[in-house]
Amino acid sequence: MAIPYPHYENNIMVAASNSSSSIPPVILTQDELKKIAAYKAVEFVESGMVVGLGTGSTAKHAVDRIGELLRLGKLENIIGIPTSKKTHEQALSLGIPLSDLDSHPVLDLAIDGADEVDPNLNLVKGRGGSLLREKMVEGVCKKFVVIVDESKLVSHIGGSGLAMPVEIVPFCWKFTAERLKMLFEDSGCVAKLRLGSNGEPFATDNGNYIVDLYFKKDIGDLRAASDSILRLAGVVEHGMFLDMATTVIVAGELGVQGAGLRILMSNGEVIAVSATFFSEIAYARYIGDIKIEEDPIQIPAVSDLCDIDRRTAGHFSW
Ligand SMILES: O=C(CO)[C@H](O)[C@H](O)COP(=O)(O)O
Repeated sequence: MAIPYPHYENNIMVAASNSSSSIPPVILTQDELKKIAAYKAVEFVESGMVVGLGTGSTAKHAVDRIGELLRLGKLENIIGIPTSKKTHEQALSLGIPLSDLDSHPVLDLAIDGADEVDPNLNLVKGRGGSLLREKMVEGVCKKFVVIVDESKLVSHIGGSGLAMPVEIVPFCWKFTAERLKMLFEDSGCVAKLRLGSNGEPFATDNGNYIVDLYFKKDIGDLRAASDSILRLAGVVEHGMFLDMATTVIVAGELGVQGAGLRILMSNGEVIAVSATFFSEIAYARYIGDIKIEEDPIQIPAVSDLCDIDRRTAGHFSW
């Protein structure tokens, strides 16, 4: 059966009905895009692996999916290393066996979301507040798969105009925040202490504070920026994850093809997945054959995607 291709309207994806069909448009929300990227990433998980479990609304879908595959017996002997207390709780509730870096200093794979992805696959992470544990876990995995919807793609780190978080010790936080701001004076940096919903300073899982940095201009050499932040006494870690992602799975628009997934490899390779499967999901959900909440999303395996569109690039542009 011919399935209509989806298109984008106002940052949400619509699987449009074609003129000969009576099927009304079906909307895939940003959260469903996140879920699709997450499910795709979980295809990298194999039985027996030690897997880093990320934090945030996108990573949550991946953790749910790992739990489901364990429950179904499709995955066995997984050990999860959570990157936050919240993910720890979620994984426990799903019955995922857990451990830590003390017992497993090297991981096979980690899956996590990101706040920004630049064309060199550098990331900003930590708007959810878990950057330190995320960096510790994801820094020792053999493969780090990042899952995002395309709203996270930026031309340069800081380019979203949103926060680049820095975890600092609470002691004399204003002093540290001021020094962070001065480091990036040329980029028009604003430094703000993150507050929780109660108006008190937000405390990380490690009992630290977060200063969010906002840049008006590109901060230039990211390695130099990283080094200068980490040289400040009082700083624990920052949210730039440089040269760490081995794969980024982006759910969103695919140029002339409509919409789909792009799988970006750190060697510069891009695998583009056609829109068709998105339409299948939306169509199936609409007609009630498959409930997206209950059944696995049928996405082609990575190995089946190669004939769709594969090209090599020195870096990506968006
Ligand atoms: O770094 C993180 C938490 O510290 C998250 O991965 C990042 O904030 C993305 O979150 P989401 O998937 O909810 O957009």
